Amino acid sequence: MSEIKEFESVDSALHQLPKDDYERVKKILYGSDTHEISVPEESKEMASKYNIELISCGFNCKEEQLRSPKVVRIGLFQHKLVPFPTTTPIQEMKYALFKFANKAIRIAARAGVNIFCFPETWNMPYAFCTREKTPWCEYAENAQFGPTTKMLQELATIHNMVIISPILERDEIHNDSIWNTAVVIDNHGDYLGKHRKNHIPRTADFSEPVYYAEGNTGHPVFETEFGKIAVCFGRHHPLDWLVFGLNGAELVFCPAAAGGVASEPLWSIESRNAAITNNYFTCAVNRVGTEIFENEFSSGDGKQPHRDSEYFYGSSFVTAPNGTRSPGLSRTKNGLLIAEMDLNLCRQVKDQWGFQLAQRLEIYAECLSKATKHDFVPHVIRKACRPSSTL
Ligand SMILES: NC(=O)NCCC(=O)O
Repeated sequence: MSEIKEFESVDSALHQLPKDDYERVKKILYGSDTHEISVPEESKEMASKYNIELISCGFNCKEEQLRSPKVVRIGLFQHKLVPFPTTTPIQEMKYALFKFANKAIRIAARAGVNIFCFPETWNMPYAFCTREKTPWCEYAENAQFGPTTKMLQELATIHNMVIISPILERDEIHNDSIWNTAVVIDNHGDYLGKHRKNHIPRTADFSEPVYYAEGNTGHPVFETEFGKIAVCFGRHHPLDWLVFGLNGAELVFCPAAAGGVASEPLWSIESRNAAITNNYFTCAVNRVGTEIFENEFSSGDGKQPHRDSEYFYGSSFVTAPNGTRSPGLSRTKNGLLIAEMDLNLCRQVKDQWGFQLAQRLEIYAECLSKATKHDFVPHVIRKACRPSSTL
């Protein structure tokens, strides 16, 4: 199959504007100024050698009189599965992806990254479109003791880095159940915990309910040496984002396998809106490319069965609590986005905007508890019918 030439990125298109226009458009679309951060030549050289796009961005924050800055660097790694065909034996596929991940983590480590995050189910094909169980269920592994966690624990220790690893989890103790799970490893290589995806998509080629159920791990925030972090898979669900904020998250990572024309226009909005409304940083990280499967499958859209997945459009990016966003990685390439932020900005924005004062959680709690009942009556006001005697 000949590869379709994909559009590179919104950022590369913006860069073609005349300089003055570019600056104005960028300010309106992307928010206040960001600054350049230093990234060592060694990281740049390694990135170019391994064909990994490397971009970086620093978010501005005022110095405070009483609190020291809480500066942290994060790394978002987006990658394609190719050149490994989806038919590659499982061990071989994982080993190849481990090797590539190792390179990206080394580049990030040289650039001083403290927290590193992969996309959703990063160590396997996004095969849920096929609805086949074999061999995909065999990719699932124990969150705490599986080979992926073990491999990353070593890297986390070597590089003093927190690593977020979203994988397909097998819970052998509880009925061999499968989950879509993010594992959090701290910078000493210890397993800190896991979070299971709360909202499982039921659309187009995202047939995840065939494999696993909605997560049962709540909305944990992980306290790390580099800040309070959380993982939110529920990009389309503002309440999922909200609860991580209520639990005190400063940085919320959103690992995704997001693809297709219906999904892409939402991508730059959802996590950005969550950062604004919940006053934390959001870090959205997506896989890249098309994945081709051995057998044809249908998408339930009346079109012919096919073997190719939706196009995963990459475009990983970070948003600050004031709505300012970083440039995005490309739609087409492996990439590493390095962003530096001072977590003090979260409270500064709360003080400035006061959204939390105006949040009115109590009215929503009441409304939500009513809306979850089977006999809920929607509050709709209709024009009253005139009594027949007045006609
Ligand atoms: N992986 C996943 O949940 N995808 C949802 C559909 C999308 O937004 O691309």
